[in-house]
Amino acid sequence: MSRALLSLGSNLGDRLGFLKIAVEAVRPALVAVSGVYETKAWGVEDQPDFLNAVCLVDDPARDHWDWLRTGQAAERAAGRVRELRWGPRTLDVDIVTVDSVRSDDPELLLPHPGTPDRASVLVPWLEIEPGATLPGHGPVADLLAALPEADRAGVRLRPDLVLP
Ligand SMILES: Nc1ncnc2c1ncn2[C@@H]1O[C@H](COP(=O)(O)OP(=O)(O)OP(=O)(O)O)[C@@H](O)[C@H]1O
Ligand SMILES: Nc1nc2c(c(=O)[nH]1)N=C(CO)CN2
Repeated sequence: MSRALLSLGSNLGDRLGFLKIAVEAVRPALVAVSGVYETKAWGVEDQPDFLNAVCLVDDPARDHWDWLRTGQAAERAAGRVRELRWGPRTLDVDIVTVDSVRSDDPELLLPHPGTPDRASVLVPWLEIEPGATLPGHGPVADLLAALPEADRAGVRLRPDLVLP
């Protein structure tokens, strides 16, 4: 059993098309995919808005390293433009959680340490798993409620954009 939550982000070029590349890469294992959200950039704020989504995947044959490799392959397929830490990119796939695995290996930190602070991950996650908990941190709904209102307001559903 290996159930993972993946966060997808893009703010360069064909943003929706790049998110679709990521979803296609996990299609056989796909359990659920969130709506697509237009989000204000965090980290480096002077850059275009992102499209963000999350997907829940399950594949008993894959471990957490396999999910990292799958995400990186999708990033390469999307051209992997990424020049600056937290800067603009065609596609970013973060492994948010894999079951209750904890890892402090810098190549694969689990759960992803940025998660509690990122409304761009927490909002779509709650959409597909309203009762979700982040291992070591508690209910996702509580993490989201603890963020500044401006962070939550910066994450807007785009009903006109859909990931198949
Ligand atoms: N949970 C994780 N998911 C994806 N990559 C991870 C994870 N933990 C560590 N990494 C490592 O992070 C590196 C990629 O970092 P990247 O440049 O995408 O960071 P970033 O997306 O700018 O920032 P952040 O990781 O805070 O979202 C890769 O070398 C990868 O091995
Ligand atoms: N809103 C938002 N901001 C970001 C994002 C992202 O996915 N969404 N990813 C980044 C690079 O890791 C930097 N900033």
